[in-house]
Amino acid sequence: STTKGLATCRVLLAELEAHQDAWPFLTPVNHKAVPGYRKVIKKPMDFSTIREKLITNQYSNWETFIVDVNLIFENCERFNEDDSEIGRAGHSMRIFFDKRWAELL
Ligand SMILES: Cc1ncccc1N[C@H]1CCCS(=O)(=O)C1
Repeated sequence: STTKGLATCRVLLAELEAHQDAWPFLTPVNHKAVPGYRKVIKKPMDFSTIREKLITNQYSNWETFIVDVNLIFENCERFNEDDSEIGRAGHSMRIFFDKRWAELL
């Protein structure tokens, strides 16, 4: 829908980056520091990469933006135990995102 222009995506991304639980997702996972990550996670994604893609007009619409945001949460659930620092941060960020997205609908 038109209310979901890419300007809305920029607002939402800023809120995600500012969230206190965003720290594991701000930059690409350092696969040298995280054994196994590069093998297990086929499509890494993080907020800085999404921001770069927004700025360089690589998203055709809000759906393509959503795909990358959800990829962050899917990768997190695949690699991290639910009962772990990063696992909990991922769940918290997904709940925050889903709620904000529903408010913008
Ligand atoms: C999202 C994620 N999934 C699996 C492992 C690690 C991470 N995030 C790291 C990002 C860099 C800082 S950190 O290394 O503390 C956490």
